[in-house]
Amino acid sequence: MMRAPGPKGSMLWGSLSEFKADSLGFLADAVRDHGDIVRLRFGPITAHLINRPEYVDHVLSRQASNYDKATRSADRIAATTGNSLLSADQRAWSRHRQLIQPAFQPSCFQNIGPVIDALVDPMLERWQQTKEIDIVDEMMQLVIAIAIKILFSSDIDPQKINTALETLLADTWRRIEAPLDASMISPRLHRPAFKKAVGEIDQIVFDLIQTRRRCQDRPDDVLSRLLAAHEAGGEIQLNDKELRDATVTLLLAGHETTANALSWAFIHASNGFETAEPAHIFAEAIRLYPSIWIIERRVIRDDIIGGYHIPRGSSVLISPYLLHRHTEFWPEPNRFDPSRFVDDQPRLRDGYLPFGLGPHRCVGLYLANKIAAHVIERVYARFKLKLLPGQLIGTSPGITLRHKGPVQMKIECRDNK
Ligand code: HEM
Repeated sequence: MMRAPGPKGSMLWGSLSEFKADSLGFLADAVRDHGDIVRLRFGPITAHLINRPEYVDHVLSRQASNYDKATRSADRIAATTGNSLLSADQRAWSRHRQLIQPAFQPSCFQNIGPVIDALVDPMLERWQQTKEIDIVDEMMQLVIAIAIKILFSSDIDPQKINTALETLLADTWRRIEAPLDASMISPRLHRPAFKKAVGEIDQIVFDLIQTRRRCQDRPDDVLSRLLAAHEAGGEIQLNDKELRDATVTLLLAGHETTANALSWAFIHASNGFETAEPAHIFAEAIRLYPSIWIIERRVIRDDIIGGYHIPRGSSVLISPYLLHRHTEFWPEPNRFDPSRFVDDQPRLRDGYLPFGLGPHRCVGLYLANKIAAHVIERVYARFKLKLLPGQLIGTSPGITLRHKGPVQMKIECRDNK
């Protein structure tokens, strides 16, 4: 069987240091130099980067049972989320998915407009009093506040959760990139900042769960829906630890992804696209900057993709970031243009995959789109935003596709025009 082409890398670590130095640049060079299926080596791990819709469909959907999530990254994420939807444990995943999916049906979020407004409006009032904002920070603060309301109907200080989540995500990415991770030997070897952040999140979330269990008149939110599903038939199916894992997973998976995507949307749409349909602005932002820029699977049994051998035990990497800029599917792929989405909604066959595919497709897809379109509409109804000149706008890929540092934007009231 043929071996896919790929960069040689160093004897010991393969391409690990190039990947760490510039992940997106390295992967883009790999497909440019070797084609749409590239064999890579990161230390002891062999991985195939696949960059065509039909290959992606094969791995994530048609042959999904041959590709699981028992990967290094899932192991490291589990230190924060336990055994829930992002976990490698198939049994735990399936139980959680059955439970969580119904709590994320579009009908559950029909009336969240006023919930979002109650948080967006004070932000816009504050903007009215200022000339400049850091859009990245603003969106982080806003989306965590929205997430806390939608998940828990709670008034806890969003800043407290935000800071802890940032520490958890940064530490997890550091451990994913590191060749060796001492905390996989014993959880006691985690860094103190990580342990402290987990402790803070635990305290908040366990508190919320226990209070809610005792509550007679439960508000209409995700936590209540999860509890109702557990308690159906009078039998509680998930204990507090499992519920904690489910809610922390949702916070982790939903917060930074949506916040970063929104800031990318404002950064680019403010260049003359403010009047485009908010849903199209957001769709184009997550084409150019898909929050989950890389998806990993482990190969269970030997396979063949594109005529190349994919050995069992190796990894497969899919990068929505690369696929969304594939010249065969996207004319002028690096240009921001929401009108690409005016007609039919592109799908995987058109090279579009921001929310994944198959059994692990994003549960928060509808919610993320709804929040984002609503926020974009409210902001542009009152303000024009302009990027302050002289800033270097770059990507900083971690667990999500972040910005390199703050991004300052100038605020202009529409009323004053
Ligand atoms: C712009 C925003 C978002 C993007 C781009 C995004 C993207 C994705 C992608 C690509 C996956 C699939 C990962 C894989 O196959 O390994 C995924 C999974 C997931 N997403 Fe999202 N997501 C977003 C927002 C949200 C929100 C708001 C929530 C919930 C509050 C959420 C919860 C999840 C969960 C729990 C999973 C794991 C599903 C599973 O493995 O069964 N996401 N997301």
